Amino acid sequence: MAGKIQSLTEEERAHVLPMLRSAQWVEVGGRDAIYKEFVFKDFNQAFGFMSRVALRAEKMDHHPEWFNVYNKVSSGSDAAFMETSDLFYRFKNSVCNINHSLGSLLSDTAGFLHIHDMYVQKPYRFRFLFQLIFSLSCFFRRGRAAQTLTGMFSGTRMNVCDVSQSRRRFSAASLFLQVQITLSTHDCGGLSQRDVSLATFIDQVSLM
Ligand SMILES: C[C@H](O)[C@H](O)[C@H]1CNC2=NC(N)=NC(=O)C2=N1
Repeated sequence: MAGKIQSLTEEERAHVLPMLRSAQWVEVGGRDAIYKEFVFKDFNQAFGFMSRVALRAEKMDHHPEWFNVYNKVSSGSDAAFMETSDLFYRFKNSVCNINHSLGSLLSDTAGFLHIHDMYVQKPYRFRFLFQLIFSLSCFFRRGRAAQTLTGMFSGTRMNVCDVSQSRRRFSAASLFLQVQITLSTHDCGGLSQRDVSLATFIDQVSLM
């Protein structure tokens, strides 16, 4: 069995951290880890990226902390983020539901029938719509207005207040189609050379 994994030494840190920072990796507050967000055009790209990283991670026996709902991945440790992700997931589903139920009523020429495809493939068309809805949802922290607003789109129950109560600011656009990754080595309780290697690999495949 391989020896215990060593944390980066001070000299190694002084060498690799500036490199990682210049590649937009940031140090996580409160723990010895690095974090980076990636934005992809669509689900296929995000998932292709994740697959490539997953294969390498398994080979290295070194696994990123990430969390994925449909078309985005985040570090799973952030409960508030997960609530937000969940909200997005349900919002996406409810848009699909509307699309689906209107599908039998409306003619295909309306362009409305493809709202789901547009959501996935042309996310920026909806960027402002999402921002508007979620900004308003946050604004009406506890009120029924937020539920009514999102309920308009909803075939499912959407508990906007859960997210509002987390008292976190969030932006729909900034979460959309992202892959968010945290790297740290649990076995040594901090950053090791493995994180540096995996970060380098991740940066390479994110450009493919
Ligand atoms: C037993 C197994 O080798 C260890 O748990 C590996 C698996 N993957 C890992 N991944 C990460 N990120 N840190 C670790 O310390 C780690 N350890």
